[in-house]
Amino acid sequence: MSVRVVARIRPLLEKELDKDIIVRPASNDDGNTTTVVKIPNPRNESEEFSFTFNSVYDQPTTQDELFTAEVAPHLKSLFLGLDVTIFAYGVTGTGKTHTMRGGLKLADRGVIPRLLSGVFRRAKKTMKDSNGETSVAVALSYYEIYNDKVYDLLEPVEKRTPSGLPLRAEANGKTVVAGLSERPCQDLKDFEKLYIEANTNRVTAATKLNAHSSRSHAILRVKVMQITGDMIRESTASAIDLAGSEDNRRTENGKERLVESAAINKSLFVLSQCIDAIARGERRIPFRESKMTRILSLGQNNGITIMILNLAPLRSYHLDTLSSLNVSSRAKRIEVREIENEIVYKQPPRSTMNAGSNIARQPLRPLANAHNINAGAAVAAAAKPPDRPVKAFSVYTDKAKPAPAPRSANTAVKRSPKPHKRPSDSDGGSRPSKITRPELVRPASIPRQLKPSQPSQPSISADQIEAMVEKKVSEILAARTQSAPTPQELSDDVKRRLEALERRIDDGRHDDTRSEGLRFLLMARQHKERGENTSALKMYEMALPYFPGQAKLLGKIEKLKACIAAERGNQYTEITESTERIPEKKTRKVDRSSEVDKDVYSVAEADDDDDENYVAKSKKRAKKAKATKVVSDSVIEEGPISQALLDIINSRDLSMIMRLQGLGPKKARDLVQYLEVQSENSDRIETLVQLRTIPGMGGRTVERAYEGLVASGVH
Ligand SMILES: Nc1ncnc2c1ncn2[C@@H]1O[C@H](COP(=O)(O)OP(=O)(O)OP(=O)(O)O)[C@@H](O)[C@H]1O
Repeated sequence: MSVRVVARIRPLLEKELDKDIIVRPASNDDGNTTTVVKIPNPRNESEEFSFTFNSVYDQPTTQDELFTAEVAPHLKSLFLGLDVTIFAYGVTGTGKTHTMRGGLKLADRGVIPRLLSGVFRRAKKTMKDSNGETSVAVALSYYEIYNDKVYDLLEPVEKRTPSGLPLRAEANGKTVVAGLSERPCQDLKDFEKLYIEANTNRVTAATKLNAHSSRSHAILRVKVMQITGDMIRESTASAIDLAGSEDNRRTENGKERLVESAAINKSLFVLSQCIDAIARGERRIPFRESKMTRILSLGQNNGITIMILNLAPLRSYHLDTLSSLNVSSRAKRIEVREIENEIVYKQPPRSTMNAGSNIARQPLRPLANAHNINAGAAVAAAAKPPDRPVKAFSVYTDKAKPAPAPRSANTAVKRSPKPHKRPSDSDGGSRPSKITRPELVRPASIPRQLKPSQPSQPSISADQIEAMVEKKVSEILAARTQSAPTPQELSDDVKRRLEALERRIDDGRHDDTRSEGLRFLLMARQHKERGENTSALKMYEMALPYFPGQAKLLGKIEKLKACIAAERGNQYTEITESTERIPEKKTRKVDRSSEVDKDVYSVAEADDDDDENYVAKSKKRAKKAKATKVVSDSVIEEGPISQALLDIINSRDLSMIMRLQGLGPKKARDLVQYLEVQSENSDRIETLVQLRTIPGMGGRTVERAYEGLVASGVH
């Protein structure tokens, strides 16, 4: 099935006049449905352009009408295991946020709250239809892409790192945000609380065109997990409110806004290039040139994709409207495979996540078995003993549930009596969650985890062990409170190093894989500096696949494990799982809590320079690879030939640009289109360096164009 593209024309706002309306809906040929948008040719108003979409919604369309027609029908598919993506696209001020988020009044609620409402209603129905055999858990993540950096909107702003969260391609082809938090969401009230809080974190700044303009792309992911016995059917609905493109000459943006605007315009330009490339059936789609396009993965992701093109009906938007009509009408040609997600089997969370990490997910950990993944806290919360159904959605549960009847034959998922069960699965009780994790192992759980060899101390009762553990825990906590460094206490030296590391990551942006690894190292370092050793360990482990076998990194991981074990005290070291076993020589017996902390911090400080060492090594390798390029770049000089080249580029004359060596019609067209869209800061490209930063105009292209001019005798 193709991407479904629908257009929505917003009503006039205060001070906007009827006489300025130039965008109108029209019926298709048979006159039955409205599928066409008409707009005059800006060069010759007597002529009209027509753009055909799957559906067109005119000014009076209500939020309810749009949702019922375009989104509600896909809820069923979502529960059948298909991913659903809905995104709003359009110029700033055309109604994207209104469509996706909407207003506070019931009738004004947009696609997102209505989607959640529909999900919870359907979840309730699914549970009811299966007589309680199937439970449904919903989890949310919400993030924004601001200036091409990804920030978690469910985390406080203070937790952000300047470089944002890295992206990572998973084995199933999906692109995920590494380290993104995920919150279980029980009902609509829960959702509203999370959503309102998160939206206050969203970067919104007023522009002249639109007083509440969104300056970032916002992505809400609603994960739906249907759990029947050991089987989990997982699917995701993504609702995306893209930032709007804008002409900075019209908005009179200040410097900071211009940078934002350039980032927004660039990502939207890359999106339009991706759409073009897919529509033309090209092999190379430039997804990787912006984070937004990587995440959206238009035409790469399976499931159902709906693009809502928001339009303002006014003359003042004429050229912008034409441009977005052009892009979106081509998006209709993108094919999306309607493939359901595979069913997965539950397995207990890894014990490494059990000790107080505040990292909700660990996306870099390679899956031991593609069919056996841990589906997170929401699953743990929903994985209830069969005889005690949990009330998952209180908002809709108005009556007491009848006792669950035997499994009905119409349950969608197949279930063998005890398929692939692990010993630890069998208790059916609530498991430690990957998401909201207690800071310390609960004392009561310690005796249960002791190894069978422990009975060598039969004289100690369970109560005594519990008391000892409790005492130890409070001693460690007290000592940590006194000595743990706070983020404010970071020394200038450490800050300087962190900044240097960040700069190196940015330098490495041409090698995405490496810079993702470096980002994990940076995050690890930041966590470590804050004394959050478990989180730091997680991050180092996530960095490992990018630096396989790196001795220093492995050593650092081992050291941190030893620190964490020491923090938890002797008993904890004894019960560490075999996969995590700390080498004998590093397992120290610690008698007094004050010494525990001393150990922790002396180890943490001892390896301060390590990150920089392997960053340096990786950089050396990258430098070597780039050596040839640097040599050839140096041939180009800023001078009369460069000036001639820049004059041709700045002329925006397609026929001249096309004649440049190495460009050709497609590159030339993309370049001119880019220059038209990107006419902020200045109308001219002033230097070759600036020219090289334009998407599609890498160093080699510029070099060839330059060489062409040299060969043709330009001086
Ligand atoms: N269908 C509609 N009905 C009523 N008002 C609308 C409608 N669509 C948009 N508006 C109003 O138009 C203004 C701009 O809308 P909105 O902020 O949603 O635009 P946007 O495309 O998200 O802009 P930006 O990209 O700058 O965030 C708002 O005041 C909004 O309330």
